[in-house]
Amino acid sequence: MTDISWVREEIDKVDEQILSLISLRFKLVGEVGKIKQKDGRTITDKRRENEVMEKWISRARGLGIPESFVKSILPLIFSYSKMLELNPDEKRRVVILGYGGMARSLTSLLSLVGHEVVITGRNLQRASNLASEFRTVSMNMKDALKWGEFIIVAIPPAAIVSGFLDNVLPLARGKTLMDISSSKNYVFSFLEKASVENGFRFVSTHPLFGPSLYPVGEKIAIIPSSTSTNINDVIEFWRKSGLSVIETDPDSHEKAMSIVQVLVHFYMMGLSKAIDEISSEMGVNPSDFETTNFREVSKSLQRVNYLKDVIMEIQENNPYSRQVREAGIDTLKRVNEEINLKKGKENKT
Ligand SMILES: O=C(O)C(=O)C[C@]1(C(=O)O)C=C[C@@H](O)C=C1
Repeated sequence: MTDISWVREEIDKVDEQILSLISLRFKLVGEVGKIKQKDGRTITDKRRENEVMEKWISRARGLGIPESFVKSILPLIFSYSKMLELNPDEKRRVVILGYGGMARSLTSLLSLVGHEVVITGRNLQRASNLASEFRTVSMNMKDALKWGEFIIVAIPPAAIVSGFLDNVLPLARGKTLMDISSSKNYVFSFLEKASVENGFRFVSTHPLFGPSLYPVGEKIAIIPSSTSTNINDVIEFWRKSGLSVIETDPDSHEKAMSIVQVLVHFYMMGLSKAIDEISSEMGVNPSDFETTNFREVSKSLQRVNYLKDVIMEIQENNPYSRQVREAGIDTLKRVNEEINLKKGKENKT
């Protein structure tokens, strides 16, 4: 066997240098963050990011490093750099009620930014597991609600309206309670009514991202209710926690979601089924022949199948769902006719 240990030792030395340089870059970014905060500038500067990207690509090209490598690694560096620039001047006492994927995503972000975060829920062991992952703490629901200023309800919509919160909602009096449900209408009216009855402030939110860790730079929709009053503090809270905020109202949100979620998921569910059924009818295995597009689409379809319950819930509850699905079917038929018509014309010529 040829001795590879000396090459590995060299690789280890290079890796050490890479890490020291990354650490130096992060320190410099921290300085940029302080300057930006002093000047009231936003953390994300797309123009600068494009400029840095171009510099990297041209230097990498000279060194024989593929552009695709730069394009996959630099966005990661930007997103970690931006996390280091987050520094809210006002630390909030935030309670996260729930321990699922979105609770984990928001806990990663809010604890990293420096807010005080407490995890709670019916299952204290699960709450404590999530809390320890991000070096924060868990409490039982009553203590947590008494302690917190912002209560983020990160449990499924069906659980919110099931009566599960009946004993805890009165403890939210005087506090700000936010849900993160993507299907709004019935959760929104349930929590709005509860906020009037129990004297808390209800602001609905919809994080427009999946359960990823440290979702810096992602978008969150904020939907004020009749008990929200002035929501500037809520907007500031999310903005300074690194998310980009879109303020909207329930109806506009449902309309937008009927396209962004209902229509897209509907086509994807159909596509997934059609691929399976038609392939088996024809006796072929399409993944043996996968193209770049097919691979990308398959990845998205897998995600849709994995999130089927949430997706079905949105399909069932969005008030524009039926209208949009029917329009979607009409469009598919029209596209089909257009193709047939074109083919007919070609055959004649
Ligand atoms: O130069 C800046 O403004 C930075 O904040 C640094 C940096 C970077 O990592 O290079 C990070 C975020 C911005 O969107 C642009 C660039």
